Amino acid sequence: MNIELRSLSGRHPAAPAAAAPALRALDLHVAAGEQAAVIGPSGAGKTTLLHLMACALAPAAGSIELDGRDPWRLPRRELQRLRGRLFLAPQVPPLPPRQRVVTAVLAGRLPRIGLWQALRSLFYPTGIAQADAALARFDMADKLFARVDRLSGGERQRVGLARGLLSEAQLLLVDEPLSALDPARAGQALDTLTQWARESGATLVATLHDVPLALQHFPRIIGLRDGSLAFDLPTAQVTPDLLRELYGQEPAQAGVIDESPVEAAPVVMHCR
Ligand SMILES: Nc1ncnc2c1ncn2[C@@H]1O[C@H](COP(=O)(O)OP(=O)(O)OP(=O)(O)O)[C@@H](O)[C@H]1O
Repeated sequence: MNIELRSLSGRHPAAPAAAAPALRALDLHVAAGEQAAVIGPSGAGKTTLLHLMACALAPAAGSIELDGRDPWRLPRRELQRLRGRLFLAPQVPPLPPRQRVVTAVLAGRLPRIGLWQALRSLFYPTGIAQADAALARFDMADKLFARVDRLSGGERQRVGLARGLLSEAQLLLVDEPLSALDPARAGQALDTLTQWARESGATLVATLHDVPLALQHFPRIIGLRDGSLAFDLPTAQVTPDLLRELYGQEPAQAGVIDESPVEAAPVVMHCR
């Protein structure tokens, strides 16, 4: 799916209508099938950008087009159909606590199956093999029938991502998918997402706090700061200076900003 943002401004989904826009006058083009990581300090507007791209949030000003159509000018039914062609994986996946993992993953198909099939699948789940395969790609196949509320935060995040694979969306928007994952799992999750997007021809936009992982897995890096575009470059052109400027005086982001060795704090041991 092709994304075109023109002078786009928007407020955070939880912000009051009178609040100043978190994202201001953004111009951005993402071609169908492209993969881009959005990085930047906390509060830069990354989540807001993803919600705008997902048509979950109406722009405060400017316009957005997905495959050449402005979602906010479409009839309601058309807008719903368009939303069914994209998938937004939020930072904390909304998983009902008592649900089984298999049901949670299969829910990824809901936007593209009819109401009758959706209701039927609650009692007679179909596509279990598909759910199993998606979970296996995140090393989670052994949790197929586990209850969601018995999973760790990182496992829940991976269930949310596996759900995204089942959506067969043409635009996958992933908001900080690695916050609860250890480094090995985080790398594996990004390998899986980028590979899946390549296989299916879907556009992939992910917000990431882990800058080294973003540089390693994505060919294009979009830097946001204070609601504006700081840079939008092929990964090879993103320099340590640009990253330092992006993150300013904030604490080192995943080891990229401050390369000087950290002095270890003295360890005080109390023996009884
Ligand atoms: N719950 C909220 N209510 C009101 N305004 C908010 C809320 N959360 C964020 N904002 C505003 O929206 C701005 C952008 O927030 P957003 O979550 O889009 O940034 P972000 O780059 O995704 O941050 P993070 O990396 O911390 O998730 C913030 O700077 C803040 O001004």
